[in-house]
Amino acid sequence: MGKGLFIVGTDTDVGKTFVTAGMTYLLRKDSFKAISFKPVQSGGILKNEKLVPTDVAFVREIAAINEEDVVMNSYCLREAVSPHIAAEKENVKIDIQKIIDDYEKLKAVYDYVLVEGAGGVVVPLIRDGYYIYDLIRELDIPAVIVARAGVGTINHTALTADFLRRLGVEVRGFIINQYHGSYYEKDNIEVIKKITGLNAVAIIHKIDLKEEREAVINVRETFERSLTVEGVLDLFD
Ligand SMILES: Nc1ncnc2c1ncn2[C@@H]1O[C@H](COP(=O)(O)OP(=O)(O)OP(=O)(O)O)[C@@H](O)[C@H]1O
Ligand SMILES: C[C@H](N)[C@H](N)CCCCCC(=O)O
Ligand SMILES: [Mg+2]
Repeated sequence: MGKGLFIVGTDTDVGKTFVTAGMTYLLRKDSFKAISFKPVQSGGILKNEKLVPTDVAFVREIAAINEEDVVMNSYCLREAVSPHIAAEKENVKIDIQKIIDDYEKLKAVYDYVLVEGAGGVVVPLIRDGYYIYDLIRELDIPAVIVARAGVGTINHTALTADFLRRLGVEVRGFIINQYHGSYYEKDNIEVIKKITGLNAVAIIHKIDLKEEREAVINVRETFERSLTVEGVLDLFD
């Protein structure tokens, strides 16, 4: 049976997918059996009348995942809003048991499963009923926090770490993303370490993704420079 790791964001758009893709790439490059799982995607894109989970598509491209029959997403919703309301609008009933079953199937085949949330940790999957943090607890896996580098990140990261710990989730560290190297970004990292007692697992620079042809190479090289495969393996149970 494989091991899991939950990729938690301090917010939406912080770079959970980016980091999931980079870490999955590093593991697979060294021949580890790794896969990502996005339980609920809101903001899927219509392609040939089919809804495509864009986060899964990004990870597949960066990590060169060619397996066709693997289920890496349980629910894909059209609206780019909180999953609970996207599901309500689109008349989709989110069945948590299906998510758990999909995860277990991945764990039966792969040694490392990277699970990406949606937005931050207190995001409802079901109105008044079930949140991202409930899923982390139910899967019973450790978490790593992906945080922005810039202004605002101290508060978001400290709150996320504290919230998870109070729920009994083991937080293995934080990853700073979209780093430019400014004096206050450097200081943010030190302050977060001090407040939370967590390790800065990696610092990922903001890179240029405009050149589509080179984007994949740029993402891969960034992770090769920023994180070792041993560093990724250490995050799992
Ligand atoms: N280090 C980086 N350099 C350049 N672009 C980045 C970097 N990290 C993320 N991005 C870009 O920022 C945007 C948001 O990142 P991403 O999609 O990974 O966020 P997310 O946390 O997964 O959001 P969601 O909550 O929607 O799943 C994307 O367009 C992504 O390509
Ligand atoms: C649409 C977006 N990119 C994510 N998929 C969902 C983010 C939900 C955030 C909800 C909230 O915290 O208010
Ligand atoms: Mg994402």
